[in-house]
Amino acid sequence: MEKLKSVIPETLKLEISQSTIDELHCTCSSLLNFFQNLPLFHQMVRELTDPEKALCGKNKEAAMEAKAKGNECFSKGEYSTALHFYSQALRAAPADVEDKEKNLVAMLYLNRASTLHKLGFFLESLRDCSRALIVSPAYAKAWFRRAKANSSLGNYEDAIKDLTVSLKIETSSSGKKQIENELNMLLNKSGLSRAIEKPYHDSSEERLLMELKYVSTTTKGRGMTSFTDIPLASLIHKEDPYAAIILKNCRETHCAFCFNELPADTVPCVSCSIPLYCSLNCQVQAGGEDFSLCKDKYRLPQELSDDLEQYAKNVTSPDISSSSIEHAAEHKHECQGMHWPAVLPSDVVLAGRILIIMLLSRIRVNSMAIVRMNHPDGRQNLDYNATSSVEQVQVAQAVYSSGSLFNHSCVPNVHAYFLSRTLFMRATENVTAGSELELSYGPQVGQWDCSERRKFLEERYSFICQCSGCSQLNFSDLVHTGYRCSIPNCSGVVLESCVAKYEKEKLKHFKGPDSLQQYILKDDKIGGVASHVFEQNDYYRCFEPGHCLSCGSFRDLPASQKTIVKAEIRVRRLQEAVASGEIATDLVVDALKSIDILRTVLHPFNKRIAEVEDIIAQAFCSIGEFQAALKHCRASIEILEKLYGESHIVIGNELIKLASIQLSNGLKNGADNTSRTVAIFSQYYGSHADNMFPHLRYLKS
Ligand SMILES: C[S@@+](CC[C@H](N)C(=O)[O-])C[C@H]1O[C@@H](n2cnc3c(N)ncnc32)[C@H](O)[C@@H]1O
Repeated sequence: MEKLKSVIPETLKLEISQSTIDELHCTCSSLLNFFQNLPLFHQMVRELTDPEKALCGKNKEAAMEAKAKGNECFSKGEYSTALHFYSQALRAAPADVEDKEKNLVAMLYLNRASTLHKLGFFLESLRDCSRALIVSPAYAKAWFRRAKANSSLGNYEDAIKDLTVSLKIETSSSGKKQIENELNMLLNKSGLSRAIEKPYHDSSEERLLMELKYVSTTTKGRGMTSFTDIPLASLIHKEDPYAAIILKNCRETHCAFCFNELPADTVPCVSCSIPLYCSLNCQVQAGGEDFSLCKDKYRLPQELSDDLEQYAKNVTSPDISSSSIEHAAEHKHECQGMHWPAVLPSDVVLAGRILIIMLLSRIRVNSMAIVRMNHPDGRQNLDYNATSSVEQVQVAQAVYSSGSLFNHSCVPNVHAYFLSRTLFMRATENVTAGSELELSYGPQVGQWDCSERRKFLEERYSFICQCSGCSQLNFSDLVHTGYRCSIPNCSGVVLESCVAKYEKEKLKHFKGPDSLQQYILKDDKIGGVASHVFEQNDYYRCFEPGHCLSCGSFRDLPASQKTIVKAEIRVRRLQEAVASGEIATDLVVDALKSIDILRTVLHPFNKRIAEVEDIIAQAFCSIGEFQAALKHCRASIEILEKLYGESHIVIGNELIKLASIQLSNGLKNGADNTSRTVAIFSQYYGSHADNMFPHLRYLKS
C-alpha cells in the first residue's frame, strides 16, 4: 500500500487533499484513471485476489469437517460446542453443493436449528428452519423442525401448518408416522398462537421539521445552522451512511450490515466466509448473493391447498425490506469469491468503498464512529455494578455526507446517536435560528480539562479546537483539576501551571476589564471561584499558577501533590477490591480517610473527588450498606452537575445509578428522580430512549 501511495504524483495528492466532499466523484475519477494506467496497481490487485492466496473463499471440505465435528458434539449433548461448529460450517459452505442429496447449506441450518432448540433458543431455531426452507423449500425435516420451534414458542396454528406441509412432502412411512404423531399431539393442545418478536425497527416515524443549511464560519470552515428556531430535544437530522464498515475486532460479535450485536443464529455471506449478519435481511441488503440460484432444484409439491401453498410461499421467500437495498449493496463488489476486507485494513476498505484510497486522512476527519452500548457482563438489570459498567464501544466507521458538515464543540448543542446504521441528531438545548449546530467529536467540557481536549482533537482529527468551550472561560475548566484555596473560607480555585496556561490563553479574547465584568454577570459561578481576576486591571497577570484566583493567596502545589499521591494509594486499593468483588471493611475506612484528605487539598468541585465518591458508593453497595452508598453517590452527582450542567446525559446515567441503589435498599425510587432521569434521556434520545436503554424501561416500570 505504501509503495502504491508513493507513486501518486504530488499534484494529484494536492488536488485530493484540498478537495471537499462535494468534489468526491471528481477526485475519485482522477485517482482511478491514474491507477488504471499503473502496472503496479494491477499487480497488487492480482496478488490480493489470487484464489490460491485468498483465505476467504468458500470451501466444501472445511464445511464438511466442521459439520462432522458439530454432529459429534450434538450426539454427546455438547450443544454449545455443536453450535459453534455448525456456524463455522455454514460460513465455509458453498451455496450450491449437496451432501446426501440435500443442499449442504440447508442441512447445516437445520442441524443448527436443532441445536438452538436444545439450548432453549426457540426463536433463533425457528429462524434457522426458515432459512433452511428458503434454500430448500421441499425439505420435509426442516418443516418438521420448524413446527417444533413454533410449538415451543406457542405458535400452534403455524406449527400445525408446518407439520401439514411436512407430511405432504415426506416420502418414508416411518417419517410420515412421526409427523402424524406430532400433529395429533399438537391438535390436542389448546392455546392461541403468539406473535413472533421482531428485531427493532424504527416505527416512531418522528418527522424532521426544520430545514438546515450550511454556512461559512470564521474559524471552522463550513458549519451547520437552521433557518428556524429549534426547540430542545427535536430531531434535527437523520441520515443513512454513504459508506460504512464494521471494525475488524467486531466481525465475530456484531452484524456486518446493521452493526447490532449478533444473535446465536448468525447468517454468513452466501459467497464468501468473512462477514456475519444478524438476519437474511441484513445479508441481502449488504449486497451478497441470495439463494435463488439453487432454489429451483427443491420445489414444493403441487398438491398443497391454496392457503397452505400461500403459507409455504411466505415462509420460503425471504422477507427483505427494500428500504436501503439500492443505496447500500456495499459488500457485493468486494465479494466475488475474494474478500478484500479480509486482507486490507478497515480504513482502506472504507476508502475503497467510496473509491478513494488516497483520501484516508480526510476520511478519518470526516467519518464517524458508530457506537453501541456494551453491557460487559450481559446483564441488563438495574443494579449498581451493572449500571456502572455500561460503556459505549465503537463497532463501525462510516461516512455520512451531510452529517460530516457538523462541526465539533466541547459544549455541543446537538447529540448524535445511531440506530442500526442510521445516524440521528437531536438538539440538546433550545437553539435560535442562525446559531451554529455543533456536536461533540468525543471530548466535552466536564469530561476533560481544556488541555486534554485540545490534545485529543489535535492528535485524532488534526485541528486546534476553536469552540466556545476552548476559547471562553468556563466554570468547569477552572475547577475540573483545581486546588482549593489555603484560606479556609475562601471558595476560590488555585490552578497548576499547565491548566493556567490554557485558561490564560482564553483571556486573550477579552477586550478589557469591562468585557470581563459582563462575562461574570453571565456566569456568576466563575466569579465565585475567580473574582480576584475580574477585579484587577491587569487580570492577565493575576492568572498565576499556585495563587488563588479569588483572593490571591498562595498554595504550595508540590506539597499538595505529595499529599494527594499518598491519599490516592488507599483509594486505588479500594478500587481494586471493588473490581475483584472482595471488599474488606478497613479498605472502605481507609478510603473515607483519603477522601477527607483530598477535600483539604482539592477544590470542592474537582472531578477527582466525584470519582472517589463514586468508588466509595460502589464499595458500600457491594457490602450492602445502601444508605452510606446513597450519600456518596449523591455527593458525586452534586459535583458532576457543576461540571457538566444539570441536564447533561452524564447526569442521566448517574441518576440511574442512584435509582439502582434506592431499589437495592428497598426504597421506592423518588418520583422526582425518575421523572428527571426520563426527561434527560428524552432530551438526548427522544422516542428512541426506551429502546436504547433497557435500564430506563425498568426504572419507569
Ligand atoms: C467533519 S468536518 C466539519 C465540516 C468542515 N468545517 C467543512 O468545512 O467541511 C471537520 C473539520 O472541520 C473543522 N472543525 C470542526 N470543528 C472544529 C472546531 N471546533 N474548531 C476548529 N475546527 C473545527 C476542522 O477543520 C475539522 O477537520
